[in-house]
Amino acid sequence: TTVPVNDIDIRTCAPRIPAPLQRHSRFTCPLTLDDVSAQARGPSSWSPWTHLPVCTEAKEPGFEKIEVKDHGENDDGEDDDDEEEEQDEDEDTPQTRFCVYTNNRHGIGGLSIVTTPETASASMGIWDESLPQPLEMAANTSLAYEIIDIPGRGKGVVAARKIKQYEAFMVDYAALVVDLRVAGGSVERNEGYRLLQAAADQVSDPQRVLGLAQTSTAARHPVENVLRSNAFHTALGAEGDEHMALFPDLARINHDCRPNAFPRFLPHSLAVNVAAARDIVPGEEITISYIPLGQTRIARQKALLRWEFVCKCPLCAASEADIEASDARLTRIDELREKVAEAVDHRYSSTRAEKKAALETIRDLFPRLYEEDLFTAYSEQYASIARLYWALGDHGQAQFYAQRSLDVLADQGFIAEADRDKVHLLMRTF
Ligand SMILES: C[S@@+](CC[C@H](N)C(=O)[O-])C[C@H]1O[C@@H](n2cnc3c(N)ncnc32)[C@H](O)[C@@H]1O
Repeated sequence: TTVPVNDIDIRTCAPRIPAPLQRHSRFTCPLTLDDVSAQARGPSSWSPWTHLPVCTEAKEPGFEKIEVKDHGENDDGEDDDDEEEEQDEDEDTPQTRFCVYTNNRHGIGGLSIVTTPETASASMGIWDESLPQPLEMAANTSLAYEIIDIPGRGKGVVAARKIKQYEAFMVDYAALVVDLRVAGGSVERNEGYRLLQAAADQVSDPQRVLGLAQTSTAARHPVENVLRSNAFHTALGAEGDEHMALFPDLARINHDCRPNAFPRFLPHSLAVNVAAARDIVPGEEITISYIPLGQTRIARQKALLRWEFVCKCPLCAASEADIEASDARLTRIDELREKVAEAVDHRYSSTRAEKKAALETIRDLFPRLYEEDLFTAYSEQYASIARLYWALGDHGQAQFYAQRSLDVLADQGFIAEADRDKVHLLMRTF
């Protein structure tokens, strides 16, 4: 049967190839689908979704928003209030619809995305097999960990065998992805809950979502509570709209201000893998940081407030003297990093002596970073050394440290193995 297709301009569209057969990233002209058009076109048009979309009209631009975890690998210590202000601006977008899109075979127990039709169609890249596949990126994950009860913290994840530094030992797929505006007041509250409930009910294993911790006192609906207690921020769609992404296994990992693991998000596949920040021994609890690393106690407590728990990690439970010593080190690290950043910014107007002094500052900084386990800062500091040497005219040393910077990123899994050799690309920015 043919149905009128009003919402796309077929003259500019590439052929619709079944998602698994597409070799190249996304549909060039995505087909937007909502409950009305999906019903009109019939189930064959729903692909890759396995359910008829469930939709609702957005109301006036929203008010309060749910606050969720930032990706913890960012250690710049910046407060993310700015981020939320930015989101306020794009809430002035015209009237829109939000729908639930489910593929109950995606990942481990199925996936529901609650978002606009445009974002849903722009997210087809998650079925693109030419992109790195999460499971290929972490072999032998099944034996690495187990989820058990941890006294005082609900459930948690412990190592079932030795895990080597930087080994990716867990792969997880988003089970629920929700546009922040849905949970934040852009749709009628009860309509929002109806969508969230449908999103959870439609995945093949709803318990993977509904069985997660619900620790938020502000939430009024179980799915909202699960999201508030466990979700991460992620950008989705052509506009990079903020969404909450829920990864059910990752969600079982407790927070530690000096974690032994860190997540690496693969936004294209709505997947994540978790790698060890250092060697982990069997039986050891696996932890990640819910907040940017390297903050002093007061800043950490402030950033953790939104999860409504008092952190009992070893650093927070240490003696007053130890905490003060750690705070002093972290403050000093911040000062030194700032000094280096400034010297790098001014490297083409500063004197040779000033550049050499900056290299000394980095030499002073490195052991402190090691001491505080600020592993996400290493590559940045190697790149700073490289830039300073380049400005000093020592291109050999510049290339050596630029390569180290890339090696660290590749070892930590933040760039693809194939990009380890692309030092010339980094040096073009010098
Ligand atoms: C994302 S969940 C982690 C898994 C959770 N423990 C469970 O049972 O599913 C976050 C919740 O775990 C608990 N939690 C995580 N890290 C903690 C910590 N360092 N100290 C105390 N409670 C923590 C808090 O209740 C927090 O709201």
